[in-house]
Amino acid sequence: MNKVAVLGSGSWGTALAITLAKKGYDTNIWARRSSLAQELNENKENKQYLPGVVIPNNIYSSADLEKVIHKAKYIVMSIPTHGIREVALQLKNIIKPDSILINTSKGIEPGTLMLQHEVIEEEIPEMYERIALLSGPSHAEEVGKELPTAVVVASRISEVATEIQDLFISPKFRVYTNLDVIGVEVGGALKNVIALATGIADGLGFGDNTKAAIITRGLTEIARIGKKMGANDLTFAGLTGIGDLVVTCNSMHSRNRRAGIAIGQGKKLDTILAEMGMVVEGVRTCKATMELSKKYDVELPISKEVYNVLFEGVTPEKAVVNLMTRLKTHEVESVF
Ligand SMILES: NC(=O)c1ccc[n+]([C@@H]2O[C@H](COP(=O)([O-])OP(=O)(O)OC[C@H]3O[C@@H](n4cnc5c(N)ncnc54)[C@H](O)[C@@H]3O)[C@@H](O)[C@H]2O)c1
Ligand SMILES: O=P(O)(O)OC[C@H](O)CO
Repeated sequence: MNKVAVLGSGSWGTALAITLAKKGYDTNIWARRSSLAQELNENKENKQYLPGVVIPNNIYSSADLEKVIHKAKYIVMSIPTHGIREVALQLKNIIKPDSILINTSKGIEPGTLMLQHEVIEEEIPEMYERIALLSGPSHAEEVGKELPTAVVVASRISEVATEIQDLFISPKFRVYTNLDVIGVEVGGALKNVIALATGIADGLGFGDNTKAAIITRGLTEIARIGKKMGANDLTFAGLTGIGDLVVTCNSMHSRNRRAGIAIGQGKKLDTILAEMGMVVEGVRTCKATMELSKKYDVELPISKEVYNVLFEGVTPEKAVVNLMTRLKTHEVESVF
């Protein structure tokens, strides 16, 4: 059986490593801190990032990247977006040409406005045809408990998508394939900004009507910009579009939603991020989303108000007024 390496020992890397190990794959986890690697090996639990889930015996963790990927046919990247380029650079000279890289992070690089697969391709061009993405509505806490979950594997190369579908699929973890790598990544990244918005609404004490409005109009925004970026509209009606939007905007597992709730309740962003101790991808991606909005000349009103609240000192209350008093308009566009 092929070996697997999972890079990133946070909640998602740990949950995916456990999923693969339970399928029988010997799995190595790369942790940046050797103290965390040691803890996973000795305690068989990731207390900080995925408490309460037992790490099987066929998982080994190390802070030595070369050792972790040695003999691994599949390399799963579960690193926060801001670390992907740096880790891809480290992989460049040690990765084996027949391996497949599976990125699982959700975000857009501010400045370059690149999607994660584009960042990886730029740093390791020889991997162009051997990159896949895994995305969809999937909280680590629930995957760790083997609650039924459905996700999508995307790759430009159909055979690669099918191979990675086979790698992950199980009766508890259903995997679909999709060739639309742009749509899958845009949906996964931008839903975090909309989840911040629904969190803010919850923190302000609003109700289910508000949430339904933000999710629905948020999906329109995601599809609008995604289409300009080259995505297939129909991807946004799938698991990595509406599916991930629904779970992230509703679940108390979501760090983005929880951060939004705290903002709506009047807490400061810096304090929230410091207390969270885990990545809140929507904060950085919100900046990138505003840059994308300008680049493609596309209106993204909800994302813009989230940006204004996070970075421009606009109060959540004023952001709501701004959204609710925009010029009246038609609902239906030709995005679907
Ligand atoms: N947690 C989930 O349920 C979930 C589900 C699907 C996708 N994701 C995505 O997976 C990615 C990772 O999220 P997570 O939930 O595991 O995060 P996390 O905050 O739980 O853990 C992040 C891990 O990455 C490490 N790290 C931080 N900066 C790094 C860097 N520059 N280089 C290397 N390692 C670094 C941290 O030390 C930590 O071990 C994110 O893009 C997230 O959106 C998360
Ligand atoms: O906890 P969040 O908000 O980063 O969301 C985690 C996953 O992306 C949900 O699918």
